Amino acid sequence: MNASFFPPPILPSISPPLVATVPTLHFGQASFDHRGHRLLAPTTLTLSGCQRTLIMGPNGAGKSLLMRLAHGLLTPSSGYVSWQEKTPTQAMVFQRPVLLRRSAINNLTYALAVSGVPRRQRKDMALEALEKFGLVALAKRPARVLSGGEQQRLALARAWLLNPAVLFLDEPTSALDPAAIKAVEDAVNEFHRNGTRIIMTTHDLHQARRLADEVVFMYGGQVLEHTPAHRFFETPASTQAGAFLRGELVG
Ligand SMILES: Nc1ncnc2c1ncn2[C@@H]1O[C@H](COP(=O)(O)OP(=O)(O)OP(=O)(O)O)[C@@H](O)[C@H]1O
Repeated sequence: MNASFFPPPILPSISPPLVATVPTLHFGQASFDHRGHRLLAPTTLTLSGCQRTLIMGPNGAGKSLLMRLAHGLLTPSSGYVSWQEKTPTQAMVFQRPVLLRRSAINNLTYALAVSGVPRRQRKDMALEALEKFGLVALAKRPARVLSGGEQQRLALARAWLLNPAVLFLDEPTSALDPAAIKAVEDAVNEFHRNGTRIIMTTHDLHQARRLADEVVFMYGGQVLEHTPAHRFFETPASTQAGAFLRGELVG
């Protein structure tokens, strides 16, 4: 990645309005099966408050499944997943960003068009977001030739324009170098400061320590812990989490 493209300090003056309410998400005995295999055991979980929730666990633990159920991309096989009041605005950023075969700026103007923003406002809003995420110089470049870190920032810029009440991120930094990881973490914190609730998976313990307000720890398709981050890292309740933190737990 070209260092000159890293985002400048994020400017509060161009932030969209703060998200007004903090949504609460309930899992009520929600399970997920696929072809006769139970992939997520019945799970009861409440995610509330404007927190940064990090979902952790070894490979195959069910972290992505939990996120996809939370975001509504999957429907539980039994039980329910529902928001306490009306479903909030949401965006999701994947490990490999899903970008259109268009320029960087047109990926943003297209997202604005889909969400009903009048044509005359789209270009300025898109440019503002590109500037915020350090991508102005790449505005006309095809999105799919951008580096991994640049693509991830473009995905975050697109999410920013949607001003989501909840932002889901599925291992957004697992393929990035340290500087690109920092840019993504700075962006996540900026979303959070702006009132967006964060729900994110990661394998990176250091990243989780930097970002998490609370941790959901999964193992073998079950949620074993849902706890404030400091407690999880200092005194994990389950033997599996202890082993995971010591680097001794495999999926
Ligand atoms: N669409 C699917 N069809 C069949 N099996 C699936 C599907 N999605 C996930 N699984 C299986 O469910 C289990 C949990 O997968 P999931 O992707 O949620 O794990 P994860 O904790 O996110 O793992 P990783 O850290 O490796 O990304 C795995 O055994 C996986 O093979």
